[in-house]
Amino acid sequence: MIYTCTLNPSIDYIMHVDEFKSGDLNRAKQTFFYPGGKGINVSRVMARLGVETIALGYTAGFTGAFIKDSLKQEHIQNQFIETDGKTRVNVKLKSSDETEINGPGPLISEAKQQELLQQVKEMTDDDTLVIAGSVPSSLPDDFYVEIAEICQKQGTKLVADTSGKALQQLIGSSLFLIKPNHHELADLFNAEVETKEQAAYYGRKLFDQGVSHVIVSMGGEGAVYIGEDQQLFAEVPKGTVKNSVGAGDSMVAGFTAAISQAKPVEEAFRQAVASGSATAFQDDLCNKEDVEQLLNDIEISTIKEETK
Ligand SMILES: Nc1ncnc2c1ncn2[C@@H]1O[C@H](COP(=O)(O)OP(=O)(O)O)[C@@H](O)[C@H]1O
Ligand SMILES: O=P(O)(O)OC[C@H]1O[C@](O)(COP(=O)(O)O)[C@@H](O)[C@@H]1O
Repeated sequence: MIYTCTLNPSIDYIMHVDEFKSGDLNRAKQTFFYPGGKGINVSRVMARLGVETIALGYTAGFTGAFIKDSLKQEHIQNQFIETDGKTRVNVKLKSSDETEINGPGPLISEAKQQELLQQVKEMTDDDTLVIAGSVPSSLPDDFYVEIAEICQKQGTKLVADTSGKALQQLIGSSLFLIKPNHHELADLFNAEVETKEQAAYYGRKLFDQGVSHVIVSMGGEGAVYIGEDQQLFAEVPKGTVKNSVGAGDSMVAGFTAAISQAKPVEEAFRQAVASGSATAFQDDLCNKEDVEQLLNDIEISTIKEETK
């Protein structure tokens, strides 16, 4: 089974405002509510690509109930742990540019932390776990590392999509896939990552530290894949970006879904990029048909040299 874990889910409240003026009264012309948080986005995209997952993590209050209802409607199983307080609402303001405000999320008690670790301990070497998103401030900084240690011991494949300190601490753990964007990779190495060669150079360093598959996304500039004996560059398809929230999560879903269906790595990378762009080109996350339509538009080439 493939599990996704979202420690800090959210309702993503998308507001389209024509010309946003800070400090003024603005009226949105269109709004959308979506169940959000990185692992939940991965579960939603995988369901659309025909792959079953179980969503784990913490939900709380009426906002948490919205998330559970929404997943139920999309036939996605969950084993969320209910906590006190309320699941956060993250505001995504779309105007001439994109502004995001992500809330802090509820407090997670020590007992609830142990409950989640117990769920991980019950997984086997047939299972894959996707840990995605930020670690709420009430959890220890090394919570993902603790999960990684359990997974390594029992042979559970671990996919990680996180950033900052949480990502930094995970490096050195045995990981199946990580997908930093080029800014996150640059932060990780305190270096400049602007070109595909630079992305490949630093991506290779992650591979050397125990990550089997590394994807570095570079927004509209393309994406890089680093693996055992391949380093690839994909041009992203051209289109109008409507809402890039969840595009990175869609890449993780596209790749993980393809691998679970025993597709070759290059095809999995192609599906990752198609899924990311298909999401960027619409308000909600991508559908299977959108992904399939984009697959043929993606050119993949080999990156020959890794230079700094
Ligand atoms: N301008 C764009 N045109 C086409 N695809 C895009 C564009 N911006 C993002 N994407 C798609 O979304 C993916 C993830 O975007 P990126 O911004 O790199 O990651 P994240 O959302 O994790 O920050 C890209 O690899 C690409 O597939
Ligand atoms: O856990 P974090 O880092 O606050 O991020 C949560 C946010 O990330 C998202 O999962 C989107 O992530 P990406 O745009 O990076 O794919 C939103 O659904 C959610 O609001």
